Amino acid sequence: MNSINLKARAKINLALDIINKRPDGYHEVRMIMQTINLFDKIYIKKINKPSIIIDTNIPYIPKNKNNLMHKAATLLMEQYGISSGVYINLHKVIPVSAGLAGGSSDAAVTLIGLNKLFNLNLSYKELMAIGVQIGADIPYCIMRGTALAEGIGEQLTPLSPMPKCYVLIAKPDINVSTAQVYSMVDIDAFEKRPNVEAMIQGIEEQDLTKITNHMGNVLETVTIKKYPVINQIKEKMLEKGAIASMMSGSGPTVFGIFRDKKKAQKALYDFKLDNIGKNIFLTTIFNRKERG
Ligand SMILES: C[C@@](CO)(OP(=O)(O)O)[C@H](O)COP(=O)(O)OP(=O)(O)OC[C@H]1O[C@@H](n2ccc(N)nc2=O)[C@H](O)[C@@H]1O
Ligand SMILES: Nc1ncnc2c1ncn2[C@@H]1O[C@H](COP(=O)(O)OP(=O)(O)O)[C@@H](O)[C@H]1O
Repeated sequence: MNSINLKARAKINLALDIINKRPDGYHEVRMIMQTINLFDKIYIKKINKPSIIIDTNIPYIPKNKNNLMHKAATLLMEQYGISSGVYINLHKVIPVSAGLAGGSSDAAVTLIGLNKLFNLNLSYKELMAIGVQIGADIPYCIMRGTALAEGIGEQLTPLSPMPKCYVLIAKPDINVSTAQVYSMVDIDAFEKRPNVEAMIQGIEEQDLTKITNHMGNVLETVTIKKYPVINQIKEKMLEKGAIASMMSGSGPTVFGIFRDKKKAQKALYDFKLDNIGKNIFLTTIFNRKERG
């Protein structure tokens, strides 16, 4: 095999709770993660030169060693003594700095792709150990599907697939820095925290209402305070028939969960007509059992 085509999917956080702040500045979290069928396309090809060449359709994403795919490829290739190089083409669809882990997913899929291309036969556990050195969400982006994430996000427990639903994604034209949001969090000021245990029960019982009733994201306290438009989008999602709506990760992306496909399609149409931003997508959830 000389080249490979891959999909790097986005995630949403159905629940995001912070347990405490660690001495190194990172936060201990308790999150329910869900992969969605919104994806970047990645093409990786072996080349004879010993370099990592990155090409992408988005001008403001770094192509050098600051690109998360570059970091992932460098770590893996150094650790396993791969002396040839790779050309990576990234066709980006997932909005950047959005709370959707687009960059983390690109890096995760790069590790999976290189593992195949160079016949390394590494387990997901071994790939995750490399991924976590680059970003807390990368191990989850390797596992994918419905999962409980603890620690800094890297301690993962796979859960049963979430029941079928439609996910409307709307990102206002604001860029949010994850590090900045975490640095401004006041753990003692949370008024509402998600009930992660009840959500896990809802997932096991395949009860969409129970799952959505227990959604919650403590990072909203920081990002919504700065950008009230996020709240307006949440309210609009509910007006348009979402059974629940929340900010994903550190934001600013808002997602709405719809049971009904027609309502979701109508909401997509209405959101596109409004001046919320160019990044509006209607998608579905992705389960580990699906291929690709
Ligand atoms: C908030 C979440 C929720 O899934 O997602 P995004 O909004 O980024 O998509 C994640 O916790 C983001 O994970 P990720 O984006 O991989 O974080 P990293 O690159 O490792 O860290 C960026 C910065 O965020 C802070 N950070 C990250 C994770 C964590 N558990 N505690 C933290 O305090 C640290 O200050 C770190 O310097
Ligand atoms: N392959 C990549 N795709 C997207 N962003 C990347 C990539 N490599 C590095 N970055 C940088 O990472 C930051 C945000 O990454 P992203 O994963 O989109 O954020 P979030 O986790 O909030 O969704 C941006 O500053 C971006 O320039």
